[in-house]
Amino acid sequence: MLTILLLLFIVAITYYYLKWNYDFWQVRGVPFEKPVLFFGNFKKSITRLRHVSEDFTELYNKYKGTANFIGIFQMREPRIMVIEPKLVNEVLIRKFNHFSANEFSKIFNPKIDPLFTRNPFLASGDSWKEYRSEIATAFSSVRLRTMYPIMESVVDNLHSQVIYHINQPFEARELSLRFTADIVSNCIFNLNSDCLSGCCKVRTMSKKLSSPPKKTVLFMIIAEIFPICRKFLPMKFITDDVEEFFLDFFERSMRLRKRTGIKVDDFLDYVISLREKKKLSHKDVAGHLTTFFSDGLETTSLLIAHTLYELANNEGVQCKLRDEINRYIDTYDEISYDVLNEMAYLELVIAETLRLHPPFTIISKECTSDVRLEVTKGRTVLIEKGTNVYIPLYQIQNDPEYFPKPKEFIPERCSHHYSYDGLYLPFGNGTRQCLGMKFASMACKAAVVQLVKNFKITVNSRTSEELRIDPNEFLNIKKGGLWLNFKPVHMFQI
Ligand code: HEM
Repeated sequence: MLTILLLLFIVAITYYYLKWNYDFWQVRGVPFEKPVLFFGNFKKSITRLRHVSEDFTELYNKYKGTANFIGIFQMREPRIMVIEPKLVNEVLIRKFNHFSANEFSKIFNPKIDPLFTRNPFLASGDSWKEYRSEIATAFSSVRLRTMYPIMESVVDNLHSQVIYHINQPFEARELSLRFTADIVSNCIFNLNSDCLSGCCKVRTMSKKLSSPPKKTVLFMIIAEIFPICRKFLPMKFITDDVEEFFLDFFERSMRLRKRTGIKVDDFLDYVISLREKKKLSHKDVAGHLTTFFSDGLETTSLLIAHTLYELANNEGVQCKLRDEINRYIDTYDEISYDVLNEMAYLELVIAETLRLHPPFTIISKECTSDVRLEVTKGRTVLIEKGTNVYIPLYQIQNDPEYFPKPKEFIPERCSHHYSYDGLYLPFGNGTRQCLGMKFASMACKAAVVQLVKNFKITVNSRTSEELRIDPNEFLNIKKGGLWLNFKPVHMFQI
């Protein structure tokens, strides 16, 4: 009897605990979406019935025009979702001091995950400033230029691989992932990972880097409901084998650099000198390099895959881009780093791909000090420290009010600077904007130029006609894949 009473008591306490702040936004007079017990407003994505961006789309469409932002619930936690673009730059730029942290920074523990948490994306406060400034210097134009010849050799290998398997369709993301893994290994670590031509351990390990083990996911859900658990049950995000792999990868690249005695002004050289200057530990330096795999691999390969898919789907755009490439080759004989950056139509094609298919569908920021935000005309509400703010970039970039016929691929429209109005955010905006955007764009341009120059690309029938984002993925990864055919261009020339 006592046990039953105790159980009933626990159930009742849990029920009230899960429910007690569901009136949070009502009390503050903020329009909000009624939550469902335990799941909040994300039942369908938490149960994997659809991708989280579809939950956001439903909320965005329902509340657009009613308020600048609305209140939502992530399980039992009250959060806000920005609706009006004018509030986007308010959060990311003008009131940045109040929103300087990323939501993830409170989830990970640098003592337990030293390799993973050197990443500025996961850091906040002074650590974020330090890590960001350490890594930002590495992306100078001089270093990108130094990397370009190495990138060119990987691009040649990409071409050879497509030729080698020309009679079969390629899944664009898989091909791009292998390409990007080789780009990062060669350009950043100075090691060849042979992903394009063979077994790709780097790709397997990088996948593990961005998808935590099941018990960690469970812990993250529990910590979402009972935040106190973060203090008492610290959880490692990356498994020991992944950590060892990347440490070993870094050590091999250091040994090779020492043995050859080569002096190159590249990223590896930069972090080695940084280690000496700041007396950083081995793991600190390896952590910076691992950031390229955790932040850069999936995102960059998605950009390449979606660009190839849109070119395959829009023959006119593909022909126009091929004409531009051929014009530059006729003028300069080869596509150098500078020529690549001069190609205006290529730039627009990539920008339009990022509008239609941003790899991240939302940006989240944490409120770091109390601030008032205007919820409806003339009425402000206090947003308390610790509240998370979601910016639905996918929804804004696909809103017909801002981008007429949003599902159509129209590169020309990207000649306008939408980011000034908070309408274009594939790399974020403001002080925490993506650090790798130039690197990603360079890798994408180099791959696309090589493939479009040599192949006519079409969509293979294995690609689903209605593209949906895979609910099991965090990033914008299409369910079933993007299958493409490549045929040598000379076959079509008479
Ligand atoms: C197409 C490829 C990429 C896309 C779409 C992308 C997108 C983003 C986005 C949306 C953010 C968050 C911005 C914010 O919170 O306001 C971000 C941050 C970041 N990205 Fe990227 N990224 C890409 C490639 C890369 C690459 C290649 C690297 C290389 C290391 C990289 C490193 C970072 C870092 C370090 C941050 C954190 C910046 C900070 O918090 O200070 N990204 N990226």
